[in-house]
Amino acid sequence: MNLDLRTMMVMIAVLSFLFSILLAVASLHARGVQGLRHWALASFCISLGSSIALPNLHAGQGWPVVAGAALLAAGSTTQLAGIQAFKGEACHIRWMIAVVVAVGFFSYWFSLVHINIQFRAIANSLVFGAINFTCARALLIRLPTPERTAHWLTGASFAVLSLIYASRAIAIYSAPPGTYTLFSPMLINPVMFLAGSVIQLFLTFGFILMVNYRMASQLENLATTDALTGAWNRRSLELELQRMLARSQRRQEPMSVVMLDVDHFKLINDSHGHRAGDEVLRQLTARARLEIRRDDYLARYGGEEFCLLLPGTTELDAHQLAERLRRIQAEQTVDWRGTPINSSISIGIASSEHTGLNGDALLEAADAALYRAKQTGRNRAETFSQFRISPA
Ligand SMILES: Nc1nc2c(ncn2[C@@H]2O[C@H](COP(=O)(O)OP(=O)(O)OP(=O)(O)O)[C@@H](O)[C@H]2O)c(=O)[nH]1
Repeated sequence: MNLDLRTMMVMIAVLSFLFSILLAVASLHARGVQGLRHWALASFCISLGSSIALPNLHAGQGWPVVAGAALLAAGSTTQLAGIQAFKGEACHIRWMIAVVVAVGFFSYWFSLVHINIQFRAIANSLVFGAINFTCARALLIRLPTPERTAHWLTGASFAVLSLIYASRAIAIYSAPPGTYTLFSPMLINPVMFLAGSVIQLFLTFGFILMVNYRMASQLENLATTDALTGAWNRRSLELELQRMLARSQRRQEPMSVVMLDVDHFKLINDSHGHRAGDEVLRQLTARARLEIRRDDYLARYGGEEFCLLLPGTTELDAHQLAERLRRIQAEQTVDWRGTPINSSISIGIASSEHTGLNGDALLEAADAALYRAKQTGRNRAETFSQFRISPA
């Protein structure tokens, strides 16, 4: 293959430098997402490492080669640190330093003490292959659903790079002893340099795509969930209600709506403070989450009022769940800075068995039943059907 290694090395240096600027600029606009700054720094190290090693590339010896290899290792390990930061995991800085020192040491030893370019190339290929494999593994296992595609692209690029390094180690190991240099007529070297520059491009796009997906999902979260409790918000509830009604219609099954409201919540706020009130709402959400099924839907309807959508659930079953929630809330206290806070909830239940599969009718009926629970003493669960049959 007639590819000039020096030209490709220049290409890697220039492209990596441009990528470092691109990633640094992107990091200014994605402050809530970790990792971009690591990746910008990594690209800069790769660019600097390639530039420093460039003048001595042909001889393959001397301090510039040692410094270049150590910088390339620093770049690779910083890419891994970026992935760990992006995933919110701890970064193992000692391992990173150990890898950079090991690469620097191999390069020093085999370039300046016992000159053996073949051994140096095998050792470094194995280390770089291992780092890239670790990056691929970190990206490809336990893929988060909204970022799946971006993780795939980046993880696959790292996996290809690690395969190329492994093949290079094998190819160099198989070469007759003492014959190998970077410019030996072996296909693997131009392949590695070409893939190196192309894959840096893929990695940069992959990182930016990962950040893009993360920000899009954060925005969607902000738009669909309640910041205080993490429950769905009212807007999402209304959309989900329509979807659930259509599904219930198709399957010819009932669905129920349950409205919950904390009793005398104003008093809790007034006695213990607004933050204590917030904690009561958070714990109520957490408890309710533990009791409901996977396909049930819990939303904060407003203030201290919550709404549960229960697909495939009859009024009787919804009432049993409501009673369970009511009992748990009445029995458990919230510990607020050493002071126990007791609270109770009133609950209104409505089922499509009595209102038909109509969203507004279901919500209104559950609300009316909740009103009745409040009127008849609070800490109660009332069903709409009961109250229609025997109005107060
Ligand atoms: N801490 C806190 N309080 C909130 C929040 N949203 C609404 N509130 C308060 O909830 C209280 C609701 O009071 P009311 O509507 O009078 O109801 P209540 O005191 O629970 O009385 P009943 O519902 O009749 O039992 C108001 O004081 C609101 O300020 C919130 O996010 N956090």
